[in-house]
Parts: sequence; structure tokens; C-alpha cells
Amino acid sequence: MLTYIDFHLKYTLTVIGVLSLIARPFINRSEVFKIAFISAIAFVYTTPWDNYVVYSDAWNYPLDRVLATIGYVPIEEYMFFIIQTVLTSLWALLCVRWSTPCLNFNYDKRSYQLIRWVPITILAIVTIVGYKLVIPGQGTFYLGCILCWVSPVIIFLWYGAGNFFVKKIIPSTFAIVVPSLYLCWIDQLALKENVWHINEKTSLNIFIVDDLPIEEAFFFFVVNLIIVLVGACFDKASGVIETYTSEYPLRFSISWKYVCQLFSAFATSEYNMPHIVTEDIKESIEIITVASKSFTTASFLFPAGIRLDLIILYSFCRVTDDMIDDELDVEKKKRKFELTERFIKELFHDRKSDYDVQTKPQELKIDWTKYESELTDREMSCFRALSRIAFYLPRKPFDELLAGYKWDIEGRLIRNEDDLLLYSTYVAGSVGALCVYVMMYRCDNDKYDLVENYDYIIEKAYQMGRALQLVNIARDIVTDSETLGRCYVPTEYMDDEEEEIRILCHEKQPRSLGDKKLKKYSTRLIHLANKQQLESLDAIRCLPHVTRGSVLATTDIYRGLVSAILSSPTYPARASLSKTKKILIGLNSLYIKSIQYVV
Ligand SMILES: CC(C)=CCC/C(C)=C/CC/C(C)=C/CC/C(C)=C/[C@@H]1[C@@H](COP(=O)(O)OP(=O)(O)O)[C@]1(C)CC/C=C(\C)CC/C=C(\C)CCC=C(C)C
Repeated sequence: MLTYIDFHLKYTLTVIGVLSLIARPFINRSEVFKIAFISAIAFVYTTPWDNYVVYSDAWNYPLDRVLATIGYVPIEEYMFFIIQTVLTSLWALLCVRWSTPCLNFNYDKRSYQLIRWVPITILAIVTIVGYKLVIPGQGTFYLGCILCWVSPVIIFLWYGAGNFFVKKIIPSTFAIVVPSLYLCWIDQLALKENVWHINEKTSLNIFIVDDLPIEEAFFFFVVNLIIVLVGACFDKASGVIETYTSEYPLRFSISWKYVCQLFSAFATSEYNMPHIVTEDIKESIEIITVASKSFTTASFLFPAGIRLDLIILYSFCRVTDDMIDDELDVEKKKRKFELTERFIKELFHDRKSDYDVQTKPQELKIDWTKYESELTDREMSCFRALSRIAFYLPRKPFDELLAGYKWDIEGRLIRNEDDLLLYSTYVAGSVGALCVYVMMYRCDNDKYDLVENYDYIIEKAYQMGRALQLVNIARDIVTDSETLGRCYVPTEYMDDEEEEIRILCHEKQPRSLGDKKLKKYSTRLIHLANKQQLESLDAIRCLPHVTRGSVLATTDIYRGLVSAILSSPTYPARASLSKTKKILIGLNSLYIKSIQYVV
């Protein structure tokens, strides 16, 4: 005999267990808050309704199938309110987390109002019809109860997040339909086993499949719609806050002030916000998508707020690096470099020390006209996007990045490993440090306040950055020479320094060094990279929980290049990994390797 508690143990709690394991790397404090909040509201809102429906005899439970009853409802049914919320929320998280929230904003006022008000008007009518159908003892009773119970909630949620939901209609539909079908299936099993019984007198007696009344299927569908919609409300509100940091300056915390900010962001119509902010972000996303498959793949593993700022940072680094590498006109290159230097000076003019940061966004007084005349639209987008998040970033790593670019402009040679490590500190260690600031600021944990004593983590982030840069150099010996006439292999590694520099930097014929030599250099560089990486790995446990697996996966995906270089019999022109391999490495790091840093 199947009891109600057996039903939960067998069919609902096990699924929640499996979904929790799959969603574990993506669950941060705001996700926990979101699920707890929806569960609490679901419990409070459903309790009187469910009691009324059971009291009206629309359904009932044989006494031998339940543990105990509170009011008219068994305790397992109260559990169900929370269980369905958690189950669908976890599934929805896995379906909808993959897009950057601001890409789902609708800035067109006309379509926004249509999408908002047409469904709201229909739902208002449905609410009235629902009330009319609630006649105890009649066949329409159960359906009427559902309609007038769910419609007002959907109206409220749709007002704030209907447009956001529509933009994500495919993953949202998937998030609703799959758990609804599953719940229908297990409901049918429970009905067959007589764990509960639907009263034929108060039901339409239309059956979707054997034993499953249409109201039951409709109930699961609309409740799941509400759960996914509440999730969309949270995601839209957090997305507005993370996109428009200066208008919404508070970071996540479980406080009344933050909840008010969340509500205000929920009620905001995106078309009232400056569109250019999202346009700049779109440009940044396009830059990273084209420039680096590894970082694009890795970016999806981070929570939306961190992902967004890492992408902004990446695209700023990418366009400034390209200004130095791709600009053929030397004068123009120098002018652009000076302009970047000036931008960094302006951005950080009020910082008291190298790593001084601000905790609240400040109004910037940047005269953009002088940049507009020299920079392309794309570069301008990246500069503007960075300027919006620069308040919580320190100045020093940007100075170092510039020092690295200067090194390239001057064509300075790398003489020995000290030079190589210094250069890597400039162009990549600095990036590692900045990534840590992004993760700390956006990690939604007030514990990680931005103070200056992150010495250990920052030092290790520099080291991790250096490790990746060394891999990058080991991979690009041929392309750096052929396309840029540059060599980052320390000259002390070379048998005939002058001759090899001539081949690499002037003749740009790296292949004439021969595979053996190219492989020898790349292997030495990889050894150095391994040492740097091994020493930095342990600091991952000092990062915010939700970023540990993602950082490990990011660095492992990039370091996947090492095996691609080493396993090739000849020196590959530009070693790369297939998408499948990147995904497999990412999943392994995220779920398995990261366990040591999580516990
Ligand atoms: C997930 C994500 C979106 C991360 C973005 C990270 C980021 C901001 C990278 C900036 C990259 C960039 C263009 C820098 C300019 C200088 C340069 C070229 C550096 C080399 C990067 C390679 O980029 P590229 O576009 O060439 O990539 P492809 O090879 O074409 O795929 C570098 C190798 C530097 C990369 C360094 C980092 C990402 C830092 C890593 C360190 C951490 C994440 C900190 C870890 C913390 C601890 C405590 C260990």
C-alpha cells in the first residue's frame, strides 16, 4: 500500500536530491533566498485555499494513507507546497540561468505595454469567471477554485516580469512543462493507488489520461507557471540591479533595504532605463564570443552578475590589447595607448592608494568627446562599460596592464625567466587580480567586504594569471612570430640568441627553427606554467563558494591547451580543444575536482 509519505520519499524527494546535486555549483545565497522566499509565500498563500478545497470536499485522503492532519489537510500535503516549489525552482534554475539578464530586457515601450497589459486584462476576466464557477457541489467548483486563486498572483507577477519572461520563452516553457508532466505522471500513480481521491461531483470529469482529471493537470501547469514567473521576477530585478549599478547601488543582502531595492527593480520598466548600457554590454558579449571560445564557455559557469562583469573586463582587455597588436600605423597605436593611459588616470583619479576601491558607485566626470574622436564605436562601448564598474576595481592592475602593453610597443625582448614572469604579471597576473575583485564584489555575500587585506588571494590570483599567460605564450610561439614579429621565449633558452631573434622577429619564419626546438621551448614554458599554477591552486578555497568550481573550471579549460600542445607529435600552429572536450573538462572540474575546495 502506497502512503502519502511513501509517495514523497519515492517520487518527489529523490528527484529533489538529484536536482540539488546537479544544480549545486550554481546555487548561491541569492538562489537560496529566492527558493526560500517562493516556498514561504507558496505555503502561506496555499494553506487557506487548500483547506477550503478539502473542507468543500473537492478532494479527500483515506485516513490510513496519511500521517496526520492539521486543519483539514494532511501534513504531507503541506509538505507538497514546498516540495513542488523547490523541485520546479531547481529545474528552472538549470533551464534559465544561461543567458545574461539584460539581453532579455525589452526597451520598446509600445510592445512592452502590449505584452504587459493584454494578458493582464485577460487574466482579470479569468479571475471574475473563476469566482462565478466556484459553486460548492457543482462540477465547475474545482476549476473555479484554481482560476480565481492563481489569476491575481499571475497578474501581479506579469506586471513586473511578463516582458522578461516572454524574451526567455523557450527555456521558461521547458522549465514549466517538464516538471508539470512529471507531476501529472506521479499524480496519476497516486490517484490509481488511492493515496488521494478527487470528488467526481465537483470536477468536470474530463480526463487527460486514465485517472487524471483535467483540473489536476491544469493545477500543476499553472502552479509551475507561477513558480517560474516568480523566478523570472527575481532574475529580472537582480538583472536590473547588476546592469544599472549606479541607479541601484545596493549589493545583495538579506535586509529590508535590499528587498525594497529588489522590489523597485522588479517594478521598473526597462524602457525607462538608458538603453546604451545594454548596448555596450551586447558589444562586450560579441567581443568575447568571437575572441575566446575558452573564456566564453567558462563564463557560463559563473552566476549572472559575476559573468557580466568578467565579460566587461575581458572585452576591455581584449580591445586594448588589440589596439596594440593590430594597429599598423605606429603613430596611431601610440596615440591610442596614450588615450587608454589617460582614461585609466581619469577613471581612478581619486584613489588614495594602489588597491584602494570604493564600495558605492560614484558619478564619473569623464569627457567622452575626446575619446570619441580617436576610438572606434566598439572600443568606446568597452571603455564606457568598464567605467560603470570601475568604482570597485583597484587602479594598480590597470597600470600593470598598461606597462605590459608598453613593453610590446617598445618591442622589448624577454631575456630570462624573471623578465618573462614580470611581463606575465603585467598582462595576465593583473587580470587575475581584477577577476578576484569582480568575484568578491558580486559574490552576494556581505562577508566579502572590499578591503585592502586580500594580500594572499591577490598574490595567488597574480600567480594563476601568470600560469595562463605562460600557456598562452607556449601555444603561440609560431603565431606571435608570424603575425606580430614577436617572441616571448626567453633569449636565455636559445642556443644562438641573435640568429633566432632574427628568424622569429624579423624574418617571421618560426618554422625554420624546426619542430624539435619549438617543442623544447613550449615544454619549458609549460613546466614554468605548471609550477605557477600548482602554487596558486590552494587559494581557490579562499574565494566565495559559488565561484570556486567555476574558477577551477575556467583555468582548467584554458590549461587544456597544455595537453593539446604536449600530445601533438609536431609543434601545432595554434593548439586548441574541441567544444566537447572543453565542456567535459569544465564539468569534471565543476563537479568532481572542485569538491576538495568546497568542503
Ligand atoms: C570567465 C571569464 C569571462 C574570464 C575573463 C577573464 C579575463 C578578464 C581575461 C582577460 C583576457 C585578456 C584579453 C587580457 C589581455 C592580455 C592577455 C592577452 C592575456 C591572456 C589571456 C588570454 O586571452 P585570449 O583572448 O588571448 O584567449 P585565447 O587564448 O584566445 O582563448 C591571458 C592568458 C590571461 C588570462 C588570465 C586570467 C583569466 C586570469 C586567471 C586568474 C583568475 C581567474 C584568478 C584565480 C584566483 C585564484 C585565487 C587562484
